[in-house]
Amino acid sequence: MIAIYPGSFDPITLGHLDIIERGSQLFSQVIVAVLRNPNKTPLFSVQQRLEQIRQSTTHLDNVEIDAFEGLTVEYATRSKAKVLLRGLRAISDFEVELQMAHTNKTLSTEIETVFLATSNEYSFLSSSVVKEIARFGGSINHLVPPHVALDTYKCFTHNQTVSNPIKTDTTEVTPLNSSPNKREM
Ligand SMILES: Nc1ncnc2c1ncn2[C@@H]1O[C@H](COP(=O)(O)OP(=O)(O)OP(=O)(O)O)[C@@H](O)[C@H]1O
Ligand SMILES: CC(C)(COP(=O)(O)O)[C@@H](O)C(=O)NCCC(=O)NCCS
Ligand SMILES: [Mg+2]
Repeated sequence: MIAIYPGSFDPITLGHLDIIERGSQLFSQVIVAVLRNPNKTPLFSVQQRLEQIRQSTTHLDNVEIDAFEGLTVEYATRSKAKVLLRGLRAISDFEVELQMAHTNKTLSTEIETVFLATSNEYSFLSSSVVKEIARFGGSINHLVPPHVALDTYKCFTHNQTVSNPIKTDTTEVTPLNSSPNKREM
C-alpha cells in the first residue's frame, strides 16, 4: 500500500525523518510530497527542500520524493496512494490534523489518514524551532541532518559575523555563535 507524507518540510528535521523511517516499515512505498504553496514564504525553495529530503533518505529504498500543488487527496489519487501519513506531537497538532483528516475525507472517501505518534525525543521539534535557533546562531546539529544544518546556517550568515567559519565537509556543522570568544556574558 502506497502512503503519501505531505507537508512543507522547510526544512526537513529529524522528527520528519523518524516518521518517514517508521512509515517506510509499514507501507510498501512512502512518497514524501512537498506542497508548492503560493501563500507561504519559505526559507528554502521547493527544489532545495526536495534535495534536502532526497539526501536524508538515500538509505530508504521504498521512499520517493515529489512536489505537488492543489489538493492533497487529488495528488494522492493520481499517485495511487490510499493513505496520507501525518505525525502527531501534541494536542495542538491533533486539533489541526483531525480537522484536516475530516476535510480530506469529505473530498475523497477512498483515502485514509494515518497518524504516527512522535518519538519522545522529537516531541518538541518543528521546522520553525530549527529556523529560530539557527537565526540566533544556536546549534541545530542535534535537530536536523548535517547537510540541512549547513544549508540552514548558510541562509543566516549573510547578515551576521561568523567567527568560526562553517565547515562544509564534516558531519558536525559549526553554529554561528559557537565560539566562546564571541559570546557576550
Ligand atoms: N517532531 C515531529 N514528530 C512527529 N511528527 C512531526 C514532527 N515534526 C513535524 N511532524 C509532522 O510532519 C508533518 C509535516 O509537518 P511540517 O512540514 O508542517 O513540519 P513542522 O515541523 O510542523 O514545520 P512548521 O514549524 O513549519 O509547521 C505534519 O504531519 C507534522 O505533524
Ligand atoms: C500541505 C498540508 C498537508 C499541510 O502541511 P504542513 O503540515 O506542512 O503545514 C495541507 O496544507 C494540505 O494538504 N494542503 C493542500 C491543499 C488541501 O488539500 N487542502 C485540503 C485539506 S486541509
Ligand atoms: Mg507544521
